[in-house]
Amino acid sequence: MFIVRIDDNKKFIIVAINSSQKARLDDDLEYVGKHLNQLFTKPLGEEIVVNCARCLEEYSLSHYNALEVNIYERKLDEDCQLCLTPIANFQGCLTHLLGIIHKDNVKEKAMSLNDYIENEVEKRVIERTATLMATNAQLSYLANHDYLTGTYSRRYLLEFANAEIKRVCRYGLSLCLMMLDLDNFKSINDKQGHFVGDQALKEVAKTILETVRECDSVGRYGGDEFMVVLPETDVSGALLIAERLRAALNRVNISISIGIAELEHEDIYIEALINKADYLLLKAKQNGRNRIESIAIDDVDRSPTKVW
Ligand SMILES: Nc1nc2c(ncn2[C@@H]2O[C@H](COP(=O)(O)OP(=O)(O)OP(=O)(O)O)[C@@H](O)[C@H]2O)c(=O)[nH]1
Repeated sequence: MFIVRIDDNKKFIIVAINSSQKARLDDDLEYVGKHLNQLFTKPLGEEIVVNCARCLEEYSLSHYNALEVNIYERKLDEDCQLCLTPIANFQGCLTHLLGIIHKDNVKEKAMSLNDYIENEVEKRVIERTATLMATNAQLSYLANHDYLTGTYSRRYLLEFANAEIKRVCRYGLSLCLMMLDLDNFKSINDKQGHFVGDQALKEVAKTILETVRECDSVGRYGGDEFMVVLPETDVSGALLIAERLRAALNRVNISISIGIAELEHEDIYIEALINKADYLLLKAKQNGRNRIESIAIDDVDRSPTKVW
């Protein structure tokens, strides 16, 4: 704030200035006694003085309505506003001007409103992104897993197995595929109902997942048939796992048959290996069920169909 005296020659002389106004200006200069225009840079100072003088000439005191109406308002820069208010003496003569330069906090408010909106938008974007990611994760889980057993879906396991075949072939590693089917499952359904049948499928899935290694992949191939991909495992290793699995399921009165095929040079795609394992599974069923077949495919009397 500052106070300007209007002298007899209609000159505007600064008579008081407060510290915050001084700080805004140049502290070293003594403004008291100086002309109003010195408070501002040129040509702004001159412009303000000319306008004040014109206001004083054009309007009567009653028009200013004493202290309530500013005679002059001006935006000084982007966020500073100048207001000059007339001060009259007891006789009603204008003697002084009260000057107030204040920060235009509309801009600050606008800024904080912008910040608020930006924050809100950012928050919502983050929330939406998180929801979308969760939905995507859920959708891809549903697409890649069997709804009943939680094991991989057939489509996903086939894709994964093909990638695994390429990997083990490149590094000259072994891989076994296990096809596993519940024995006489139809009679469980028929005698005890589908709910009990579903529970049996879940139990089998759980037991397989508990028995195999983390790097092995388990999926429901369809109905009561499961497929297990055992990377970096030869037939003897796969047999150990299969036997452990059969024994574990027997303990809960579930009988299964298993066919195990080992990846051979000509098996470029998983389908070739599935045919071999399926054929061996069929052999296990024919040979009395609740057993494992894993003999080399060349030793059996029927060659599986090759899918290229
Ligand atoms: N509860 C239940 N049953 C299913 C599901 N999917 C398929 N099945 C049943 O599983 C049975 C499969 O029977 P099959 O594989 O043909 O024969 P099986 O009785 O297991 O006899 P073998 O395989 O020869 O030992 C059929 O009765 C199907 O209806 C399922 O999601 N839940």
